[in-house]
Amino acid sequence: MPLTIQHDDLLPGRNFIGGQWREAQEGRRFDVTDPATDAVFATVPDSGALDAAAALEAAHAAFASWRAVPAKQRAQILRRWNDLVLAHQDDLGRLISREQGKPLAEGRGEVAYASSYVDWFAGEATRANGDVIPAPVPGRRMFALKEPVGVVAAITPWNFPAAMIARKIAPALAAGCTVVCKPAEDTPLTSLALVRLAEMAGVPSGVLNIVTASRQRAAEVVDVWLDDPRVRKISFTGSTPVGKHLARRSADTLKKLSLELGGNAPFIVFDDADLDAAVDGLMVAKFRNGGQTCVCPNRVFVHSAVHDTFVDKLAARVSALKVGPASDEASQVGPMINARAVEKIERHVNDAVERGAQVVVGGQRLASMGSNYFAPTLLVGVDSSMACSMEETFGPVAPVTRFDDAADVIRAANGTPFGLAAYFYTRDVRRVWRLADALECGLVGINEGALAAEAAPFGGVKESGYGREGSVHGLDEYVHLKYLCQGQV
Ligand SMILES: NC(=O)c1ccc[n+]([C@@H]2O[C@H](COP(=O)([O-])OP(=O)(O)OC[C@H]3O[C@@H](n4cnc5c(N)ncnc54)[C@H](O)[C@@H]3O)[C@@H](O)[C@H]2O)c1
Ligand SMILES: O=C[C@H](O)CS(=O)(=O)O
Repeated sequence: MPLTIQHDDLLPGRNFIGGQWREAQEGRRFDVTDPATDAVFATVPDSGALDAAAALEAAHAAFASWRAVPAKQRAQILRRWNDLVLAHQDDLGRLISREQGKPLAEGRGEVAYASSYVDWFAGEATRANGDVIPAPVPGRRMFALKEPVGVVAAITPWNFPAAMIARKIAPALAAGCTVVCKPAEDTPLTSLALVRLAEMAGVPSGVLNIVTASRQRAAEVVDVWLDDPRVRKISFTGSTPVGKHLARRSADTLKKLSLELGGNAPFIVFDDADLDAAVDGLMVAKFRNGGQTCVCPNRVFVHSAVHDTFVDKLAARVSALKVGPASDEASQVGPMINARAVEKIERHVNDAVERGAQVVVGGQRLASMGSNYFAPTLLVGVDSSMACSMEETFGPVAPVTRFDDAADVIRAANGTPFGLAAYFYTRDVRRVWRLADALECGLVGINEGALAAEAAPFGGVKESGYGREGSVHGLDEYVHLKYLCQGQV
C-alpha cells in the first residue's frame, strides 16, 4: 500500500515561528529519506542560529499572554489539538511509517499513543493545584502556587516522532509554558504535521515554535537555546552522550532539565515463570519498532532449568517474524532508521559471535531488501564482556545469557550505568517484591512486556536520565513552586 498522505496541508515543509511558516533564514534545506528505500522524498529547512534565535524571541514574547490564559481554555485548545490528531490518524500513521520505517499498524498505533498524552495533559492543565499550608505560627496564611517555568526547549529523537513530541509539548502548553522545538533530523515531517494541527487547533502565535535542522546543524540551533537565560527548561529525549552535553552546557544558566536517555534493559526469566507468557512479553518488548525503543530488553537472562525450552519457543517466534517495508501491511519488522544504525547492530552481532556467542536465528543484514534491513536475531551464550551486553543495540537482536542464581542475576541486571526499564517473569510473589525493590531502574515490567501508558510516570535513573513524563507527575517538570506567606492575618 503506498504511504501517500491525503491532506497535503499536513506537510508545510517549513519552520513555524511566531505563527508563520518560514524558510530557514539562510535558505538552506536538507533531505528527508525513506529508510525502506533510501529514496529522498521531501526536504525541510536546514536551520541555524538565526532561526533558533527567532523562535526563541517569539516564544519569549508569547509567554506572558499564554500563562495568563485560564487553564480551562488551555485545556480546550489541547483537546481540539487532540481531536485533530485523531481525525488525521491515518495520514499521520503513514507519515511516521514513511520517514521512520515502522510497520503501518505501529505508525497508526503511535498516533493513538501520542494522542493519549495530549488528552491526558489537557486534563492535567485544569488540575495544577497548589497547596494551602497550615501555618506553624499564628497570624499567617501560607500557600504554594504552581507557576509555568517559562520558555521550554524540546529536543526529540527519531524513534517515536509523534509520541515524543506530544509527551513534551502537551505538558508544557498545559502548564502555561511556551515552546521552541527541534525534532530529530531523520523524522522532521511528523513533527511539522503535529505543529500544523496545533496551529489549526488555535494555539496562539508564538506559543509553539519549531525549527528543523540537519545532524550537522543540530548543535548550532540547540546551543542558542542552551546559552540563553530566557530558556528556563530543556526537555530532551535521546542518547546519553547528547543528554550529558545538554546538562553541562545549560549549567551556566541553571535551567530545569528532563533527560530521557538511553537504556540497557534486562529481561529475566526465572525457572517458575509462565514461559509462554514470557516469550509473548519478550516479543512485544523486544521487537516493537524493530528493537529501536529505549525500553527494549537489551539483555535476556534465562534460568538454566528453563533455558533450552525458552530458547526453542523464542526461536520459533523470531524466525516467523515478517520483515519488510511499512508499505506492506504484512510487515512486522521494518527497516532500521539509517546506515549508522545497521552498522552498530552488525558490529554487536559480530563481536558477540567472535567472543563465543552462537546465532540461533538471523544474525545478518538482509541486503537484498535494501541497505537498512537487519534480520530479527536470536543469540545464545552471550556474556557480559560482549558489546551487546554493555551498549544499547537499538535493533532486532535478542541476546540470551544463562543464569543459575537469583543474587547473581540481580547483580548482572544492575551491572550497567543505565537504569531505564527492567522486566522479569516469575510466579513467586515474594520474589516479585524482592526484585521490584532490587532493580536499579525507573520502570519495571512484572510478568508484562508492554509498560508505557500516559497515566504512568516514564523515566529513568542513573545514566538513563532524570525527570518523569506522563502521569500526575508529568506537569511538575514544567512548573516551579512559588511560596506565598501572608502576615498580619
Ligand atoms: N529514555 C527515553 O525515553 C528515550 C526515548 C527514545 C529514545 N531514547 C534514546 O535515544 C537514542 C536514540 O535516539 P537518537 O539517535 O535520535 O539520539 P540523539 O541523542 O543522537 O539525538 C536526539 C536529538 O538530539 C539532537 N542532537 C544530536 N546531537 C546534538 C547536539 N550536539 N546538541 C544538541 N542536540 C543534538 C538530534 O538532532 C535529535 O534531535 C537511544 O539511545 C534511545 O535509547 C530514549
Ligand atoms: O523509545 C522510547 C519510548 O519512550 C517509547 S515508549 O514510550 O516506551 O513507547
